[in-house]
Amino acid sequence: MNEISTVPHKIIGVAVIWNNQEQILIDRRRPGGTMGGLWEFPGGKIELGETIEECIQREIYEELGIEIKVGEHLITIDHTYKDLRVTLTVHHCYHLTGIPQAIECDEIRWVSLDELDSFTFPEANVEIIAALQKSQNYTF
Ligand SMILES: Nc1nc2c([nH]c(=O)n2[C@H]2C[C@H](O)[C@@H](COP(=O)(O)OP(=O)(O)OP(=O)(O)O)O2)c(=O)[nH]1
Ligand SMILES: [Mg+2]
Repeated sequence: MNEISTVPHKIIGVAVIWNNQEQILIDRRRPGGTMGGLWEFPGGKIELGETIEECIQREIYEELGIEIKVGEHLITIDHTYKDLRVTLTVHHCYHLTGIPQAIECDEIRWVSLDELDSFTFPEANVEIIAALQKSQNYTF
């Protein structure tokens, strides 16, 4: 076949949210759906007219009910799964107010950088986690 194959492409803003105990917030995707049951960094699709920073702030409020400060860009990953392409733009973020609630996911946890290795993430996250572990002493 010489047809150009196209898969849906999602542009996603992703947050690595730090608290004051050097922990990061991760959430478990709901079972059943795309990548169901896997852990991820919270985030979601950019809307028309929005910057990535605005997208991240909005998604985090919608998904977890908390206010964050969006900080430095960490990494952008372009990854193609079997029938989905994602561009994940990841920023360091800082937890400001509110207790995170599992509004759109199955479960949430605060974990240390070292603990990240014991959770199963989607394939595209391998590079994000490597970048994070290299950037160790991030300070706001
Ligand atoms: N939020 C987030 N998404 C990730 C990560 N790693 C990764 O591959 N993804 C993928 C999974 C999803 O296909 C996509 C995020 O899109 P989404 O959360 O807005 O959409 P969704 O799959 O829940 O589905 P829908 O809203 O379209 O119904 O990016 C990650 O660390 N965080
Ligand atoms: Mg999402």
